[in-house]
Amino acid sequence: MPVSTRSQFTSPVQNEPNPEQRFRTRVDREDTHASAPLRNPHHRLKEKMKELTFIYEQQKQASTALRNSSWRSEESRFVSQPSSELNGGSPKKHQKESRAENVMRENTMPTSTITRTFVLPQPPTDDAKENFVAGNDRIVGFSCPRKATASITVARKLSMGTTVPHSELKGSTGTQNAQESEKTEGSSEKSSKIGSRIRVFVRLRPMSKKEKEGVSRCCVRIVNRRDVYVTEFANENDYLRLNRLRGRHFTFDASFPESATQQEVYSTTTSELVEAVLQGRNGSVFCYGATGAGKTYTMLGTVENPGVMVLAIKDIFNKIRHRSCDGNHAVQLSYLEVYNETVRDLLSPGRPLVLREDKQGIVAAGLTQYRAYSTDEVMALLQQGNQNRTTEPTRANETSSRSHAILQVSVEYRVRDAAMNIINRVGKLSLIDLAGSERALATDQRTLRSLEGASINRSLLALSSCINALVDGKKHIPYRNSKLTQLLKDSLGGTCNTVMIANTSPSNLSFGETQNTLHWADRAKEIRTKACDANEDPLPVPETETDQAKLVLELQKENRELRVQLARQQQKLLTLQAQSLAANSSPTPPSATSLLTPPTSEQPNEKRKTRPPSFLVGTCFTPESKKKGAELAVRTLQQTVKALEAEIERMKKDHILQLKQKDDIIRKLSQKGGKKAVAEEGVAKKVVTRSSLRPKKYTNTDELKSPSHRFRSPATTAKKRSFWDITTANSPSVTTLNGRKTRSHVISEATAAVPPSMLLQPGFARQKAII
Ligand SMILES: Nc1ncnc2c1ncn2[C@@H]1O[C@H](COP(=O)(O)OP(=O)(O)OP(=O)(O)O)[C@@H](O)[C@H]1O
Repeated sequence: MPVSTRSQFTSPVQNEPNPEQRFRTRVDREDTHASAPLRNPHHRLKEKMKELTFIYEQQKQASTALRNSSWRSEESRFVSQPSSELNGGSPKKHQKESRAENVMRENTMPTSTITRTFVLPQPPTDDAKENFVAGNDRIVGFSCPRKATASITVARKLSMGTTVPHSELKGSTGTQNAQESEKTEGSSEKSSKIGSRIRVFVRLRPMSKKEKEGVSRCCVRIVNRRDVYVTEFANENDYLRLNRLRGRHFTFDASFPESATQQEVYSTTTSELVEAVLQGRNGSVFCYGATGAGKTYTMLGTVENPGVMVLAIKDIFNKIRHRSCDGNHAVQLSYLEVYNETVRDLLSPGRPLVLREDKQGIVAAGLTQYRAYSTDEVMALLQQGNQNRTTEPTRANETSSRSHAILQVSVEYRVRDAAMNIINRVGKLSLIDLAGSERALATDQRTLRSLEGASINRSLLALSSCINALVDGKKHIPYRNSKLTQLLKDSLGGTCNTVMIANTSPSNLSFGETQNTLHWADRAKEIRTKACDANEDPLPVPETETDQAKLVLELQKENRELRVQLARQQQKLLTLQAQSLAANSSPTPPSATSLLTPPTSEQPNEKRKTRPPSFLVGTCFTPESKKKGAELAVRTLQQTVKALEAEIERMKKDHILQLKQKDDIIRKLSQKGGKKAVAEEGVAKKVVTRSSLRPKKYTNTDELKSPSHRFRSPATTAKKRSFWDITTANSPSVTTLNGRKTRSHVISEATAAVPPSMLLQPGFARQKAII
């Protein structure tokens, strides 16, 4: 996968200094060389960089001044030295300060005292926060006075149209603007016909404990809640890479620092989509990023900090409640996962689902659609689905999702239009938690985990191919390369409002992954989805008013009844499923520590587990009653198993005792003199043994014909004891000397003395043959 080349980093070398500056630079350089002949070999380079940076800044200021030549004297000073004069400080002082602020420090190794610095495109100061102008998704400049730019601050808006008020990009104020934007629904509907760009957001997670312990450094910086600066740290002695060091700068619709709350992320990224879904438009939100970057946290969250999925569902039900109580809304829910290129229903697991393309787009045939009536119900279903989702601990993430999960909520609404026709509107919201891209070494090698990892990477590669093809405007988009891209077809290139949340780790240990994630997020910004019209279908209209009224009443009544029935059925089903889950689970549930221990030596053919991660189960949305029921079932099972084990033990002991007794009898018999003795005692009945059945040459000879004969029992040579001798009456029929089948090789008297075999006990008894 190509590494980003779309960096906003502008090399100062491109800007040629004027002759005067060139002269000054040369003199300065000579001075520097003369005064410090024994400095670090890279010192010159540093000096040169500083000079060039200085020249670059001067050039920039000069060109800005030229462009705004109409602004004479006072105004031109505003342009070239924006905030210094506004703040009342001296221009020189400000220049120094702003340079110091805007220089990103590099190569500051923990042990090194040498610091290498280079200048990145200047992140704006607080004063200039609002002075960014988005033009072709690039920063054009920030040096104009705030008032002048406020009026031309125009960015795109997703679901309701193609523009977003700029202030939305600044955290919580965005929510207010989103609400304001609802008022401009009419105009936005018009613009939604043109199609909209995928909106891309970046979320930085806090440094994990492991990363802190690993002495990693923060390599991502978010400025203005929009711009993302990534810095690569390299060893000062790494001469090969030193010249290739780059800082990268990306601009997104909004970027969330570590401190951003779940609510903030939700209201900026998804709340608008929910509104659009209620108007019959489709929306998709997907989290993308490396393993452990925080995708599942963003999508699902925890009990204390619920994520986008939970907040969106709550919002949908709240909005429906506020809009109408007429029961004309229907919310349906489906939840599936793509694991190793198979699609599985998470709400009723069974056989893999097949993807089919129909009028609605790509659908998973046979996927369960649950009708939900309340947030709690949806939470229970979500919890159930998460329990079935495949998650495993890896070295990179203790609760790593090994599959892509797609929760789809469809909202159907019947309304009357101006002509009093009944219109059926259906809007679908797809919430997608992708599995994380990962390096083989970052997880585990040659295990099921690495196979999963390979499958995940393959599907993400297919996703990036689709993104590339869409951005390049190709006719053929390779959606069919993976199940994931087939399912995302609508979200990427269909009639859908789409939001991508790119999750990144702040640690420099994940620099490569972060850069890759930001590169693809940057690419995705350029994708335009098709015009997103509301999915509306007119319903057949009854002829007269009274008919209409009757129909409405009937439908409402039926609706109420069905709701009650369904709620009851779902309640029952949930209880049953909880019980069966508990019964199927192991008698001794895995301890919390075992869940957190990464696997060390897994066999490739090991069975796939569907163990939920700690925050997906147990603590998350689990009703107490269900827990208790499950525990009780497990306890009962444990008791049954114990009782059965005791029974088996007792039977084993009995069996051994019987064997011993039989051994004694056989020994006594053999001591009496074998066949002769038996004949003397007048046993008329002929005893048939296995040895007697053998060809003669093997019977009355001491020659050892097989290794087994070398270990002859001291008991007898005349009669070799075999398994069938032991089980006496249960022996299979071996001969028909007198025309009748026999099951015993032992004389009848002896048989009488032998206690009944275990196999003769009820249930095992077979008919005893007498010779
Ligand atoms: N914004 C955040 N605030 C606090 N903790 C976070 C945040 N984001 C992620 N985490 C924590 O980081 C860890 C990894 O996050 P998460 O499991 O969501 O990663 P992921 O990207 O889904 O990984 P994978 O792709 O392997 O499933 C979790 O312990 C999670 O609680």
